Amino acid sequence: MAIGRMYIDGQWVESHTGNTREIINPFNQEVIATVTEGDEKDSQLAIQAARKAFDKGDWATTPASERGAIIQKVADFIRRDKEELAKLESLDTGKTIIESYADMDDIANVFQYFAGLADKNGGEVIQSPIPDSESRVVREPVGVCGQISPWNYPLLQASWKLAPALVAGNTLVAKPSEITPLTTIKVFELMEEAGVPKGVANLVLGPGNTVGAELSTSLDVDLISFTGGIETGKKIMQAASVNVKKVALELGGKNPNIIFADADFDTAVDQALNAVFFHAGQVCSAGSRLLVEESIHDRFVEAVVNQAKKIKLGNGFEEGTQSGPLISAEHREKVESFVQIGIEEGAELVLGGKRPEDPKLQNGFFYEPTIFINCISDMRIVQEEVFGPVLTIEKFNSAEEVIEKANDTIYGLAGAVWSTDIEKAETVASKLRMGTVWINDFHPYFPQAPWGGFKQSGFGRELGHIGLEEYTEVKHIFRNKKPQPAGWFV
Ligand SMILES: NC(=O)c1ccc[n+]([C@@H]2O[C@H](COP(=O)([O-])OP(=O)(O)OC[C@H]3O[C@@H](n4cnc5c(N)ncnc54)[C@H](O)[C@@H]3O)[C@@H](O)[C@H]2O)c1
Ligand SMILES: C[N+](C)(C)CC=O
Repeated sequence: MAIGRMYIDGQWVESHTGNTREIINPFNQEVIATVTEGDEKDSQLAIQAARKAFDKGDWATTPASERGAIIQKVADFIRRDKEELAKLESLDTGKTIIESYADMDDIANVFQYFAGLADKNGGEVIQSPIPDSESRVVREPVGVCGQISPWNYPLLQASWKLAPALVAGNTLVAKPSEITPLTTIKVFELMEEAGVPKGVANLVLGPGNTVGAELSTSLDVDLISFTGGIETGKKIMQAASVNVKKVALELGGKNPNIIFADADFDTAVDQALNAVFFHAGQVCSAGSRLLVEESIHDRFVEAVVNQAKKIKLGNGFEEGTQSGPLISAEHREKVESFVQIGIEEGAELVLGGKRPEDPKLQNGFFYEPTIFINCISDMRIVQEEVFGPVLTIEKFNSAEEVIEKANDTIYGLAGAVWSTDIEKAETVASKLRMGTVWINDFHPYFPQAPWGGFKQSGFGRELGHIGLEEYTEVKHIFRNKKPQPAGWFV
């Protein structure tokens, strides 16, 4: 089996130590690949390559339309190699192959969207108040970007960073999660094939506390974009202060899903399941906190529990599988410890709360869909991100009450409101302190709309034209057409 390598300064290389890591399929714990394992020194080499390419290379001054054309090729190659990429993603994460196909479509669309935006920002001429002068605002690349991504949507989250950084003329060093690097390695091959110049896009592999930490502490990195957990985000923000680098943080969520009594009942039940149990709940925007109006609460809970009992766990490559395993043994233990906390806090466990007994699932990191009722807002199981298939359910009696409850969280990533009274739904949506609010839906995201959090879910935005602007510096150029002495010091 060939070793997955890093891509530094246009070369596929192994780490300077020669260390490697085995990549495991979470469905059956089989080794699916071996990759090189870097450390700080490998990160430094990649940063130096990106620094040199930015300071001495042509990428930043290449016409934006040419950069866009290269990124469009990456989109085309992702579509061409979709099957291989999707298979790798499912092997690496355990997610169903249907989800991976959808992810690859989304990823190709992301590269295509930013390719199309590449040459659309021609700057702005502003009305100067000073006679005989010209005032222009232009956008320039930030410089060297460090990009750190998580394991739950490995290539999707990386693509939200790679595509805008490159079309804006930056150089970069990307670090995927050490446990799910395979599709990112493959996309670096596609970027090489598309003609991204040597040194512009670099890939390092290895753990966060060495390879990743070097990206946030290096004086040669100008921007760090991070997607991952809140505690890691705090460390990165602190480390980034060494050279006041620009920081973008896409962190976790504990996302309220609000069901009013006048919602379309069956659709809201179906979508409540999708909101929380999709990808075994390992979604930053999972609707893991369900708030149901009291008058329909008992009927709604009964319907959700009955449907959740039928969720088919299994091999993501088998037809009919609706959900795969959790990512690792360690992560499953974390989910189990949260369920224990919920029980100790007095939440009532009405479904799951254990590993499945099916003999076919014993080698995977599976956990049953789990539901708690009689939850109250200040329980840890309601407040903290479990990142697994665990739903908490609370009751409410008025729009005011549910707005207060939904906002009573340190997070602010996403939320949803279900009601046929659109005025009421819009009022609630306008009061929720979250980066994305869905009305009568859950989960949609697409390249045209920005994504990001309020409060401790982070700051900065990915996707949309704002997602491109994050990778630019704004410069004002003022030109005096008739220079005169100032006459101040005569
Ligand atoms: N807001 C979003 O859009 C979004 C999207 C996906 C995932 N997430 C969040 O990601 C989390 C799950 O991902 P995870 O478990 O991989 O997160 P994590 O924070 O453990 O790791 C994320 C990445 O950071 C690296 N890392 C770890 N320690 C580091 C350090 N000290 N310095 C630099 N890098 C370091 C890891 O190696 C990995 O590549 C959840 O909280 C989820 O909500 C958020
Ligand atoms: C941002 N999203 C929803 C694609 C993945 C979050 O984990």
